[in-house]
Amino acid sequence: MRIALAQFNPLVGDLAGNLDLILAAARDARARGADILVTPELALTGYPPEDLLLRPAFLKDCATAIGRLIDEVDDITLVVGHPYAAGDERFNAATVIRDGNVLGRYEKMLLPNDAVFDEVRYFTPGAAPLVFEQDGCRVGVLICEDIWEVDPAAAAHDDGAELLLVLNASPYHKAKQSTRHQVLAQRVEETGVPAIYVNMVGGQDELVFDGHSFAMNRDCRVVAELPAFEPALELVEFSGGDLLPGKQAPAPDELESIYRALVLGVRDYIGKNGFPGVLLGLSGGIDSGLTLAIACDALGANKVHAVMMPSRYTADISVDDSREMIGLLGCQYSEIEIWPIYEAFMAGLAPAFAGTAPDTSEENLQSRIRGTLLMAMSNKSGRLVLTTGNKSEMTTGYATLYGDMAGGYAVLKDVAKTLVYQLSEWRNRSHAFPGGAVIPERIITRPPSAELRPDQVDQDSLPPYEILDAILAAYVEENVSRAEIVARGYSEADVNRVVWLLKVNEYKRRQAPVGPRVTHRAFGRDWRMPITNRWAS
Ligand SMILES: Nc1ncnc2c1ncn2[C@@H]1O[C@H](COP(=O)(O)OP(=O)(O)OC[C@H]2O[C@@H]([n+]3cccc(C(=O)O)c3)[C@H](O)[C@@H]2O)[C@@H](O)[C@H]1O
Ligand SMILES: Nc1ncnc2c1ncn2[C@@H]1O[C@H](COP(=O)(O)OP(=O)(O)OP(=O)(O)O)[C@@H](O)[C@H]1O
Ligand SMILES: NC(=O)CC[C@H](N)C(=O)O
Repeated sequence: MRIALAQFNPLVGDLAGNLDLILAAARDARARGADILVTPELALTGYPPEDLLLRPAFLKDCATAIGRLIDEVDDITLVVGHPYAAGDERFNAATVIRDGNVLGRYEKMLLPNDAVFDEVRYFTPGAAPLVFEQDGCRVGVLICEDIWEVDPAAAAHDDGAELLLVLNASPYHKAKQSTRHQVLAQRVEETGVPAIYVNMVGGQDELVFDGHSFAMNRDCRVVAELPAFEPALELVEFSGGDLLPGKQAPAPDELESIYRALVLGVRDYIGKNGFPGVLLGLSGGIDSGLTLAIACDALGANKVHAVMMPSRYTADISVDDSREMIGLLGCQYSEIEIWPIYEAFMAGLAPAFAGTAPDTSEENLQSRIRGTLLMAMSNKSGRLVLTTGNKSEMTTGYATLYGDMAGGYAVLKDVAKTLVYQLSEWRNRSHAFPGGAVIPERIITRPPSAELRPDQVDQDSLPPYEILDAILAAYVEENVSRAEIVARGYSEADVNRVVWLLKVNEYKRRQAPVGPRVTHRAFGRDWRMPITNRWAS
């Protein structure tokens, strides 16, 4: 018996387009001799459909689309993920379809409601396993979170399952694939039954799905694995009660995975929302340099327009390095002097600012002029503005509202500054993308500076990035307390300062654009802190 694993890239809410993807996968799988085709979780709607699920008309359209699959798919058993409504209840379901018949419908038993998930808001948990028969073999169906605990797989096994098919919408974060292997291995070990894991591909707002579907045999060995971050369809053979070795796509290392997640996030946000391209402010610094490289890798240089906007504080090397980078990447490039605009603003503000000393008000104005210029160019061209702020800056509020925070998609929002350096170095030595070392060396080696006043460097006002990022990883990603971080060897003053900055800048994060999640905990769906708040420990 041959099972096709179809990891495709659905678009949330595009029922007609997703239906076409499923039908195309069915044709392809059948032509290649598959007996069963397995799709990702909620393949029909994309994941997560969020409050679309609360709209009766959406659920009706889903039911109509499933009806079409029942009518049109033949000569193969299709296991397809979709929402199913019955009265006032909704289920996260998988229906097994063969030659015009429904062989069964499984309803997901375990609904994740932590991290980025809130399925309890939408779905009723299922109560029974589903095992169907194919070519004399009993096949159990499970959906994503079901395998993260013992019971659903055990229930399928008790019902006689000899093989488990798991439909997933499992978003990427660092090291996620090894966690998935471990989790599924536990279920395989407990039940003694091999399993097939099919995951979605693609960017959806802040989530990035990495595909990376796999088959695990009864010895808990991964005997076939599909590529990460790209659509694919592969067959795996079940024979003699076990899964046989199949194709193994090379697994990317951690830096490559993160970089490719960012590329896919940009490509799908821009593509799925129909933008003709992007704009960004290029400063000669590393954040905008890395963002530019990612944008060109995601979209092609012809869809990317970088704008250098020097002021009187901009060093010559910032302009030189920006030009050099453009020469390497070949994207569209403009230079706009902002000083005359700044002086016009300052003339207008002269009465209001009379008798005050220069401070961040004047610095932020420069940032806001750049944001205004980029947004004007966005309005004119239809291109989306990418923001360049990294996670360390998002943590500390080191960014200007309506200035460098103005834009539609924050590419490095979940990438701490130390990781910005590692990714830039990785990109320069990698052969995974064209162009070789596209980020000029001096952009990586010079000390970061906002260039908003003479001789400014970031580290004047922040703890060193190694320390800042370690505290941020512990406090935000590991949920560790201030006292515990101090016990790990960090100075109380640094810990207090970072946690204080994090707390008082919640309002900024609430106004920031979405950006791709690559860590265990990003500033997005999984970070819902009150803005008005007295507690920080
Ligand atoms: N709780 C709250 N709820 C809602 N709004 C609140 C607020 N608290 C302040 N605000 C508002 O926010 C304003 C302060 O925010 P904002 O105007 O952004 O200004 P602010 O945070 O004071 O300054 C921007 C910071 O970013 C740094 N910066 C600027 C530009 C570039 C870079 C870089 O790294 O490239 C860094 C700069 O050095 C400075 O430390 C207040 O004036 C007030 O209007
Ligand atoms: N001279 C400039 N020309 C164009 N854009 C700029 C310029 N200066 C700043 N920006 C934009 O504002 C963002 C934040 O700027 P800034 O240089 O102050 O901070 P940074 O965190 O050091 O970022 P970078 O490493 O990109 O310089 C930049 O990434 C860039 O998008
Ligand atoms: N869609 C799901 O049920 C995903 C939950 C699961 N824990 C994961 O992240 O892979």
